[in-house]
Amino acid sequence: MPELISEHACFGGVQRFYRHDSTAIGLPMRFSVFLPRVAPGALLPAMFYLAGLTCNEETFPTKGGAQRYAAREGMILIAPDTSPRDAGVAGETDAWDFGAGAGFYVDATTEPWRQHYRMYSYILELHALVLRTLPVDAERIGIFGHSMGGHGALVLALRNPDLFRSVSAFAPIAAPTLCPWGEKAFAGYLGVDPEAWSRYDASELMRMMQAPFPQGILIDQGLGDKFLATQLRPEVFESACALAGQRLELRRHAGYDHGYYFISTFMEDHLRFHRENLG
Ligand SMILES: N[C@@H](CCC(=O)N[C@@H](CSC=O)C(=O)NCC(=O)O)C(=O)O
Repeated sequence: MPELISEHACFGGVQRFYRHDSTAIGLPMRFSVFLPRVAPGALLPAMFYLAGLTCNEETFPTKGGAQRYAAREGMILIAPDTSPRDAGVAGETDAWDFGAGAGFYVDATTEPWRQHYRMYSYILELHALVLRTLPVDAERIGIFGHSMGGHGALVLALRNPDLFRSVSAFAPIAAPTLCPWGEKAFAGYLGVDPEAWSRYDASELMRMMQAPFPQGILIDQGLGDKFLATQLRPEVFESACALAGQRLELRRHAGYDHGYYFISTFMEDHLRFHRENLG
């Protein structure tokens, strides 16, 4: 059972922070949950939010601005940390784009990362955990995220459409095998195997599929985002969706940068998108 670290009244519900011993990671992990007011016995739709580089389980509840809408619509919000912490790997806090705070939602296969850096499996473990411990409707779970977390959300959803029925992203790293952040992370966590890289690249996965999300995928991207051309590459994912016949709404917004002012501006649109998809 997860241990409740703190609980705060929020829009008629509660914002909670939990710690638990993760089997996938082999270490304690933290995650946050927004739980709206819920009638006894009722099961609610739930959203997983995966955050980006340098973030943790607090980033989304403190900066995302999602709770007001989630409270109104009766949606549970779950936000995990972005990597193991204090895993005892030499150099794990040396860089902000690799190691701690930068798990990239992959299961590492290389030494010394492979024992604990297993964020792909961790998200699946957390999915099962919240079904056991919170009033979540298993048929109505969606996933979204930002930047590294947008990449994670797309990959988790494309590989597990039975678990995550709806997917969207803010400024995702949309083609990680073609950008410096992804190249660094995948080389470090996965080694030189191109097959392994492809399994964690949303654009590569989409090219091999036939419209896995008929209700569509929503992506918002700021045009004032300094990472857009070099790291994010949404146009690669857009082409892959066209090839796969996947409906994609890729909205490009003049003036918005990569940060949480951008994300919170469009947060309600994403929650509404998922609410409508999940029913
Ligand atoms: N330190 C970096 C900037 C790090 C950064 O922008 N992190 C983003 C996610 S980037 C991709 O995953 C983020 O969400 N930061 C948290 C925030 O509150 O904005 C640099 O020096 O550029």
